[in-house]
Amino acid sequence: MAPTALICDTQPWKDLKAHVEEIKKTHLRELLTDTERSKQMMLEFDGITLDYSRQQATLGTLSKLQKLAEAAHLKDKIERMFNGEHINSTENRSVLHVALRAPRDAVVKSDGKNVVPDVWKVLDQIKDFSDKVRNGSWVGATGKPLTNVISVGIGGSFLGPLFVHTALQTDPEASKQAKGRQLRFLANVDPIDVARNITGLNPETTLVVVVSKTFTTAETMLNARTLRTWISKELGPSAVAKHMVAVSTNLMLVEKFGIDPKNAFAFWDWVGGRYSVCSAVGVVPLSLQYGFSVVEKFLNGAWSVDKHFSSVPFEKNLPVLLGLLSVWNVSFLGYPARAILPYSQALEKFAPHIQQVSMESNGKGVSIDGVPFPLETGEIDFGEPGTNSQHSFYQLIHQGRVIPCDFIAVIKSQQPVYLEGEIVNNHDELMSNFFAQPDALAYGKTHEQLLKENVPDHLIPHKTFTGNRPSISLLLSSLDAYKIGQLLAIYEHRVAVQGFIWGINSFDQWGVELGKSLATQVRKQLHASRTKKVPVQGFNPSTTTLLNKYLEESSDVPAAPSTLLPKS
Ligand SMILES: O=P(O)(O)OC[C@H]1O[C@](O)(CO)[C@@H](O)[C@@H]1O
Repeated sequence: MAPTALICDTQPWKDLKAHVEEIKKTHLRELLTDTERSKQMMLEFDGITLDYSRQQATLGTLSKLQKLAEAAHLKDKIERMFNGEHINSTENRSVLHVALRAPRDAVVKSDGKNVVPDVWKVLDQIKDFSDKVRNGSWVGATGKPLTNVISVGIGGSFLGPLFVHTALQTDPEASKQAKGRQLRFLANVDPIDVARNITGLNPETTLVVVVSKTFTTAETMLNARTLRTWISKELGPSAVAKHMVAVSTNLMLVEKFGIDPKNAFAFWDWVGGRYSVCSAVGVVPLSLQYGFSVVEKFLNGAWSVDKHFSSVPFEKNLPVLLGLLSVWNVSFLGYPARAILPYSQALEKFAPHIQQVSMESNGKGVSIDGVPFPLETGEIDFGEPGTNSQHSFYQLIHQGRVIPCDFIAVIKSQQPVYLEGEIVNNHDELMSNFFAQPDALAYGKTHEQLLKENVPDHLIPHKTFTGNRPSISLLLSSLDAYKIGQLLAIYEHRVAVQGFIWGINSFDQWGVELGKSLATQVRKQLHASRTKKVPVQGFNPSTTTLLNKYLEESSDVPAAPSTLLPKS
């Protein structure tokens, strides 16, 4: 197939470039006086309100962005994704995480085959298993109920489930279902993470879920072997069958590891790691903790956004608008970062999850056809819940660099505070900040205003705020399982839209390979040096010096037993 033209060579891209100067002449302060514009830049969908009037954009900018979407064949690309075409071309795979949340009677095809029945077969299996564990008909090797779960996985096999778990923890319905149960996540290969996970847990009442798409990821496999040793040492090797289950696309390796494939939950190569939270990757640990019915609501929420994304015209399409505005900010206004600021402590793990979804997807240097890109793609995402974030990095976003912000909040708090029987409205306190910050960023504070306030001359430059700093506000009616699913899908699709516009492959991740293979070489060297005193060789002078220092100063640490080492 002939390579497609780079998006930056198209006329709509050039028109937007030319439009930047014009936009820069108008301060957000002025843009926000236009009531009609503000009305047009407010969107409602199924309990979610998006206000994008604080973007440095006019209605004219938006129609130019729509032209860009046409030039990038966005509609066609979205359709190809939903139709199961192999849009992940470097891995020759479909990208069908949307099928994971499709209702039983939906049809979503990959390679001509409807995959929805397969998805539901696994969901039914998970429901059955999690019901049994939760009601005590599946017990541990010593007959005790399994009330604690450690989910072992990293990256996409960790961040999404952690985000959803953290968000559900304080939801009244979900927390009722979780009573008496614990869910922990072991991700880092750092032994501290193992120690933290098993501290206070009794293996007799613990179930380990090993989550890995490939079942080869070094960190996960080492942690899984470590927990297998923990269980067998305490309860005997035969206990593994009752205390360890797996989630993977690679059932052969699951069996080789020693987990009965009957206790494995499958997913498919058309689910990317960072898009896998709606597969068994998230559904197994979350159903064990909260019950399947809560998780089903989460899936329904994601599906509601999938339907919206695939059917609603672009001018009213939430993920499309968000994606286009992100491209506008990154590629035209030159703002490479984005702060994700949920004014909800329950969403404290949302930004870490979106960091992977966004940066692993769109941090690419070449087009989908392998042509080096003359412009930078991707976005640097970071974030913290408000108001904590205000006391951390807001100084920079108010007076330092311009960082477009996503303000996210919830109308009805999961946890109203009761004091002596009365509701004390702390939520209003939180929300006051949510409403105030976007305006502070947009309007700023001028020299004249400071003069009127009798601010001494020498402090005026320090107290001036330039304003004109863009943000979006996303207001959710509540934060239950359904809404959490919606929020997830909005961001997943937004990232896809950005990638589709830039013309990159948002669904591969070759950039993570090099570091992994170098670590394998170092690992071999460390083991050889510790066990056979083989001198450090084959590394540059800097790495050699550091490795020697590390080996010398940790010579009292024994080498890991061979049962824990990867078989390579
Ligand atoms: O689920 P696996 O195969 O263990 O992979 C874990 C993670 O590693 C990566 O491949 C790279 O970090 C991610 O894309 C993936 O989510």
